[in-house]
Amino acid sequence: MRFRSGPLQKERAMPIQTENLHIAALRPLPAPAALAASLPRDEAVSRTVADSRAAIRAILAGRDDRLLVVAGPCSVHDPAAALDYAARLAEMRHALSDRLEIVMRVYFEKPRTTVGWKGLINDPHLDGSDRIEDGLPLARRLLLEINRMGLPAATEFLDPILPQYFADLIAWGAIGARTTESQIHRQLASGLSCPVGFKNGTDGGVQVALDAIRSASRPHSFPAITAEGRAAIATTTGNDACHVVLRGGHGGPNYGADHVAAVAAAAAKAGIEPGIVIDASHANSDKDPARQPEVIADVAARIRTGDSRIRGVMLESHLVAGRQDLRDGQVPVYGQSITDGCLGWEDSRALLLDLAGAAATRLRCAA
Ligand SMILES: O=C[C@H](O)[C@H](O)COP(=O)(O)O
Ligand SMILES: C=C(OP(=O)(O)O)C(=O)O
Repeated sequence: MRFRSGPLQKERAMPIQTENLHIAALRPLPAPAALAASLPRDEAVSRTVADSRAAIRAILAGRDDRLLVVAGPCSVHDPAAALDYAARLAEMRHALSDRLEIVMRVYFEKPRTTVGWKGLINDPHLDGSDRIEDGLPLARRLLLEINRMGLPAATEFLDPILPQYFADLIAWGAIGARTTESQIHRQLASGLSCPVGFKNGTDGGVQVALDAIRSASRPHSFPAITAEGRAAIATTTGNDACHVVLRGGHGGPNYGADHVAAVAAAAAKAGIEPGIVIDASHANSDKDPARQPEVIADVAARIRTGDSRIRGVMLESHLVAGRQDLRDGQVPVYGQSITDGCLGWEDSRALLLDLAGAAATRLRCAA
């Protein structure tokens, strides 16, 4: 068949673009190995990471009767304030180390319900310029400094490529409520070197976390990048240190004794270690930081009676209580969260002491 000449034929002769219709730019990132070479891990840092991972594994498996405590800001937006907080937390870690394994929440990646600031790696200048190339070295430098204080770090893994840049500095990882059901994140967890907590879903469903643990404990093969920054197929061995983190859901909190018993029973039925971490924040405190002490008081009371299923707790805590909004890239209050509200330092300190007391009582019960 012959085409008619005219405008239609001209249109057909043009190549039809089907790719990059919504891509505004692609900027190269340095390879993970290049970043690690410019910001290397020394032996002391490696020791802090490795020792804490081993301690957390032992706590989760019930071989160490201490309590894991993951405490720190909802997100890091100011490295100076994070280091100020870290210095205080490091002191508490050393003072309470016979009862608590304290790890700092150093969260750089924020999963948003719709849109919002995505964290220090994505937008380190807090102004929407999204200079990930600046955020990665900032994050790695901060993790090195925190580990150098002898304080191990915990983070949420959100992007599947970024762990290559800093996962060597992380003692405990979380997969968040919005991504626990994602196969990509389960695969990622199967290859991470640290213990990983899977949050229950935002709707409160715990089954997705149990399914995630089963999935992440198995080997997977999936696309990834190498340390040299090349596309590759990663084949993992599976991660045997995954566990549930209860964070409440749309129906309300799930830190109570009945919930914990039900989750432990479901885990046992699925052949999963029943060690549970309770997040005092998020839907367990209806996102009101002032309610975290209520949650911790309840959980600590149960730990005092010897409840060994609760192996860890998480607190959202910063230097200054509450939260603030970013104003034109400016942060009005030093040491206050720009994402979810946090407890202030003095209240956080009091909770750490209470948890240490509860863990000591449980240790005596077990002896
Ligand atoms: O912990 C952080 C937040 O709860 C999470 O990132 C969702 O935040 P958003 O609902 O404000 O987007
Ligand atoms: C986003 C977080 O939690 P969740 O996934 O439970 O909402 C968080 O801990 O920062």
